[in-house]
Amino acid sequence: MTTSGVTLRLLDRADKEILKLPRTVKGAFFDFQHKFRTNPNTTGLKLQRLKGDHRLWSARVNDEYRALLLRLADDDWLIVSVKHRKDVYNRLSYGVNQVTGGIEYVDLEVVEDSVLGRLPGGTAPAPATPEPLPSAAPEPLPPVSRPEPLFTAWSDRQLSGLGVAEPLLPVIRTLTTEDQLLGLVEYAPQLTGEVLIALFDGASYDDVLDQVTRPVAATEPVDPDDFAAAARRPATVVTTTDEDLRGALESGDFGRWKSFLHPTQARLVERRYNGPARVGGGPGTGKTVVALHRVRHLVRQLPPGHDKPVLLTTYNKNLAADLRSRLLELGGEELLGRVDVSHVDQLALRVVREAEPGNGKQAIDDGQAVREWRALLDELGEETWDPEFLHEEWTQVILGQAVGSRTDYFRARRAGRGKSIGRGERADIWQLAERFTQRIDRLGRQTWDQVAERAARLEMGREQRIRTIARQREEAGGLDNIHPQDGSGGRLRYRYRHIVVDEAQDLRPAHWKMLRAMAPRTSDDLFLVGDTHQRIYKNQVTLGSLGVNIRGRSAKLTLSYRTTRQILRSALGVLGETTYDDLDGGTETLAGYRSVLNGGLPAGHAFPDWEAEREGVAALITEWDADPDTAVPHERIAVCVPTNQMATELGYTLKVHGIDSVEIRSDGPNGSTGVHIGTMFRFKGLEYQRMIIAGVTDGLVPREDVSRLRDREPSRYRHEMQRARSLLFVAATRARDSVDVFWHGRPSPFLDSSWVKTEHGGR
Ligand SMILES: Nc1ncnc2c1ncn2[C@@H]1O[C@H](COP(=O)(O)OP(=O)(O)OP(=O)(O)O)[C@@H](O)[C@H]1O
Repeated sequence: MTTSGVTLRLLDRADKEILKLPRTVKGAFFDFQHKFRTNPNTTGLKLQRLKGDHRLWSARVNDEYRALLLRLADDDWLIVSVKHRKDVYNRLSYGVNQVTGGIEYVDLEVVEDSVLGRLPGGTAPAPATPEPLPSAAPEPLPPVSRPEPLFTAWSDRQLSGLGVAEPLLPVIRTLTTEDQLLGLVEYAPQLTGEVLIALFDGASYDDVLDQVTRPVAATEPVDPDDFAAAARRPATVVTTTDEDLRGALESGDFGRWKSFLHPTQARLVERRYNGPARVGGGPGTGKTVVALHRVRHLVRQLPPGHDKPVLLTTYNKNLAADLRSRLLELGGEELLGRVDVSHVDQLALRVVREAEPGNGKQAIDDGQAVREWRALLDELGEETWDPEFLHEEWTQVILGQAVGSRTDYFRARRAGRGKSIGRGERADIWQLAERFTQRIDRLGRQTWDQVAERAARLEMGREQRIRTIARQREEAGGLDNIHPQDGSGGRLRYRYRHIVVDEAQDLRPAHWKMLRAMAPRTSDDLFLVGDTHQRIYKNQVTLGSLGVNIRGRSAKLTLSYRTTRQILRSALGVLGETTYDDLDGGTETLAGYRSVLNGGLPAGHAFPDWEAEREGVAALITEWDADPDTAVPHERIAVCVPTNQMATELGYTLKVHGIDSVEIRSDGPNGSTGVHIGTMFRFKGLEYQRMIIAGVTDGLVPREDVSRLRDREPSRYRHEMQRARSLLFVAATRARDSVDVFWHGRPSPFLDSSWVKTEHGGR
């Protein structure tokens, strides 16, 4: 933000340092930057150039602290650090990174202290002081084995080619332990940290170049002396407004997503797309953050108004409520006022009710629908088919392909349905499906699939009419360039100008058809984020065939901001060797998925039976509570189990041990205090400091009935197994700091040795 023509930016690394300062200094800093913007030459600020440097200046924050600023241009300043006035000022280094074109600042003194564990609260331990040698050594000393430096396999040129900050190369050459590396990463520029951790974790040079460096490399030649241009590149991660800065200071680390986007995230947010675009990426890589910033970016481009031309949608009510509150945090009521935040089923229901005001049918979910199928089969004494199979056949083949008659059903493609069925069987199924729809209709019910199909058809019809009218106007005299959002004269309009979709992997085909028809086919129309590795419902789609053409506009985020490296590694093991789709008929991998966060190893806990396991969970939480180093508010702990019944039982056990809990329902937690408990399905999109996954027992994860499909229906078996893996993967990647997995009897076959080897707790 500028006041009196002065631009003042804050480098994200400087913000990290500021967060660690005492509260009063943070307050003083906030006042300082405000005064600076008004007039940097106010005497109280004591703005002066550092000796021997033409670009670096210092200014007074309070009696004790000084801000260090780079002068980018006459009235353009960048705060790179806030230091105590007694600190060392002669080992500061800054420059424009030749690979990313972003401004980097390093305090070599601080980095070296961090590497050697000399900073208060630092991560690296100081090297042990050698034992004094005995004065008269009777025996010859064994040869001292020197540890091998970590990065000898790569030359300086190679490292700087990957974007590692050159001033750090000498200290990088001294690193011999992981702790020292983590000490360096804490204070090094972002890309240096990401590159070194990826190499340390075993990635090849080419993979790091491809997955870490290239996505953030400057696309044009970099002038190392043009700091003003460098400051404008996404690689220089800065905040510029008072509000951003206040948010970052007040909400600490948890608020950083609002102010500091990763360069890869920033590019995706700001890019102009010629049509639908898609962002994938592993859990915690900031897909939702990107979706929220994208919404803000799109709203900023809108002409002024009071309408809501942007739709932000997601899979369920709980997630939509979360998106709404995060959007409010990001841009306040002003932003929320231009955005319709609705979950996709609610949106479909609105469309249907608008077209059929008399339709007061109750919408039922898949579980309720399967129960209705079962009741129907029982009434008919029909034992040939199981209700789950029939429900899936009806939703995926009959409804999914809009099959309207028995004859069409005889011809329908059943790709991915496994078991092949003949003409006679199809005739049976068709008849049962008709009875089923009559039955639920009579009961005043409709499934969400039916709602989505109906809404898709209505919206497609509406779009058809809009296009016909536009064509007629064009033919009638060239009124073809009226903006479809103009809305003048009450003419039929598209519902939205832009649509942003979170958790895209779980939407049904009909949802896509509906959404496609809701916005004009033009630039920046649809923006979707999602991860098919986290698909926990059965809605596999090929977007191209549904009119959503994302070819050439697909990108991926790879840096996890949530989970530690250790948790990430074990969680990836849960996915096994299965392949995943990219929502468009191709395959998707998690190549490059990484984290620079560090923490303890995930732990496995074995018990003889479910009762003992529940006691084990209670004992672990009690143990955390007892130690101030491990205690966290109970709302930041979640326990995830395979079934509702187990959730209830676990809640009782915790209560007996004086631990309150709240159940997570489809619309969110049903209370505000206590440990959160829910089935695996409920954890999509959520985040906790500590995660306990209980009941990870063979027969429960995956369920026994899934295993039984292995020989009977191999294709359905593969799908169900993949879904079961994804459920556990989602649960394991909700954790910020720790994951503990519990089981009784035989552990789930999805747990590899990284979980099982840490096993303890059995009796
Ligand atoms: N640029 C950023 N700076 C700081 N924190 C970030 C940034 N981007 C994301 N985060 C944090 O990382 C966590 C995960 O982000 P988010 O929920 O957007 O990820 P996601 O990819 O949607 O995850 P999932 O697929 O598991 O739902 C959140 O706590 C978020 O605040």
